[in-house]
Amino acid sequence: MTEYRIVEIFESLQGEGYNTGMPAIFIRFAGCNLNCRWCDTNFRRYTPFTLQQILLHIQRYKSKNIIITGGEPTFVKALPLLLEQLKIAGYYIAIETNGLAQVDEHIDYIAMSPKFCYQTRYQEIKQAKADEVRIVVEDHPELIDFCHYIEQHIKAKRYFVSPCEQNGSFNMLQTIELLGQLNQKRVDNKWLLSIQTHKLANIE
Ligand SMILES: C[S@@+](CC[C@H](N)C(=O)[O-])C[C@H]1O[C@@H](n2cnc3c(N)ncnc32)[C@H](O)[C@@H]1O
Ligand SMILES: Nc1nc2[nH]cc(C(=O)O)c2c(=O)[nH]1
Ligand code: SF4
Ligand SMILES: [Mg+2]
Repeated sequence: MTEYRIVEIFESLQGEGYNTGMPAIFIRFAGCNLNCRWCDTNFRRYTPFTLQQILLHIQRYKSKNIIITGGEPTFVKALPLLLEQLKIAGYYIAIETNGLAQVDEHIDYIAMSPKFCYQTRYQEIKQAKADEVRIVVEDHPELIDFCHYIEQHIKAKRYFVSPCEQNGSFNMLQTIELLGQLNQKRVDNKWLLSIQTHKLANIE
């Protein structure tokens, strides 16, 4: 029987990006193809779940929105099987991904967070379209070039920069400065700010 490696399943509000405030059930899968130095998630520990156990477990929550995350959920082999069942059960499905693999067609909303720290790999991004892109603000003079590269290569409705949180602090000044540079001499307001509001609100 297919085993899903689940870090945690919980109900909260989407804390980031355009859908901030949306009630959702988070399904967090173990494992990742990257290892971002500042990653806020322990994706190595997990509990095995069957498909039926996941479906049963999420029934306890009120929300009909699901956020599939991880780790890197696009690398979960049996994900299509689960997504199919979630769709049959009537859930709206969003995903959080780094974009290195293509996202399944059952997904309703794609939040992609391509990673500058893996400079050698960002040309390998396989998912060329997203509903939103969120770039974490890393301390590097070429980050702005990366943002421009992503804007040119990934077609998205919205582009966000997101301060990097480390030990409870966000690099806000750096983020605001980058935003200013990205939007300089433009009237389309292409680049917006996303803060991890769940951390500010002290919720999951
Ligand atoms: C833990 S990741 C999981 C999904 C996927 N692997 C990804 O990176 O998009 C979920 C989101 O949290 C962001 N994130 C992780 N650690 C962070 C940190 N320390 N500060 C700001 N955002 C962070 C990621 O960039 C991504 O948008
Ligand atoms: N509230 C809340 N919103 C989130 N949006 C994306 C998250 C993630 O870790 O993927 C996340 C998370 O961990 N908590
Ligand atoms: S890709 Fe996502 S889950 Fe993986 S290490 Fe980076 S932030 Fe963490
Ligand atoms: Mg998180």
